[in-house]
Amino acid sequence: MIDLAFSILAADFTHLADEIATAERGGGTVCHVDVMDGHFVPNITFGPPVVAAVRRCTSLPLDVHLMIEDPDRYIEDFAKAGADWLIVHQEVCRHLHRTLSSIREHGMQPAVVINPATPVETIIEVLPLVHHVLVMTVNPGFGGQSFIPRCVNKVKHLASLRNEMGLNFRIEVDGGIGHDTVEEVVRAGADLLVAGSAIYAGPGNPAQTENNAVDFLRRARAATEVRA
Ligand SMILES: O=C(CO)[C@H](O)[C@H](O)COP(=O)(O)O
Ligand SMILES: [Co+2]
Repeated sequence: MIDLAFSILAADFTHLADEIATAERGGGTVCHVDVMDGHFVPNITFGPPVVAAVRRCTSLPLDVHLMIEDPDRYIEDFAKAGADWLIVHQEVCRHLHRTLSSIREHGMQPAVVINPATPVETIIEVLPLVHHVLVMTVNPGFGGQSFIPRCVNKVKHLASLRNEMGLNFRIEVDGGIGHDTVEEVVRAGADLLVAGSAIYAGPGNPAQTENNAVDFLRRARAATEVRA
């Protein structure tokens, strides 16, 4: 099962509800929301009120990627806003097991994300707790960056650990995933694919956005047939 998690970071915010509906019509199955605080990452985006607004626009799972310091302070707010899946960065969690458990206690599915410089070994102990692991394939903070090819090794490593440990967490990739990189990450074992700039065609071009999503999913699904 392959999911396209369209990242609204690349959407036209003046028509956010329409932009979500367009990606959904193109086959998008998950709505990815990038929360940035200007501390952990250099950029600032949205917080719980925007997540709550997005919640009213779609019934798809909301995959909320927290790029913030001290995520424990905001777990309850994102639960109330309607997040389904809450992703925290390994790099900011001093007590990762506790944070992931708290997310589950608040009724959401917990997920953990690692930056390009963070090894898989740092999250092995929490793999039994998570709904998915997000492997960043760019340094977090901005959309439209170039894919870092070396990160694919971590997707392969996680896929083999999942097998060895008898677990069923999903493997997500985020950053620079587009027509030229999607096949490689799917063959490596990724099944939850975040894409922003590869999907959103810019203001006033919903037909192209919808086509981008259709084409992206066609490539991704074809690649599952030749998985490594
Ligand atoms: O987490 C993110 C950035 O930190 C975004 O989800 C990601 O960059 C998506 O954008 P694009 O597909 O354009 O790379
Ligand atoms: Co993201």
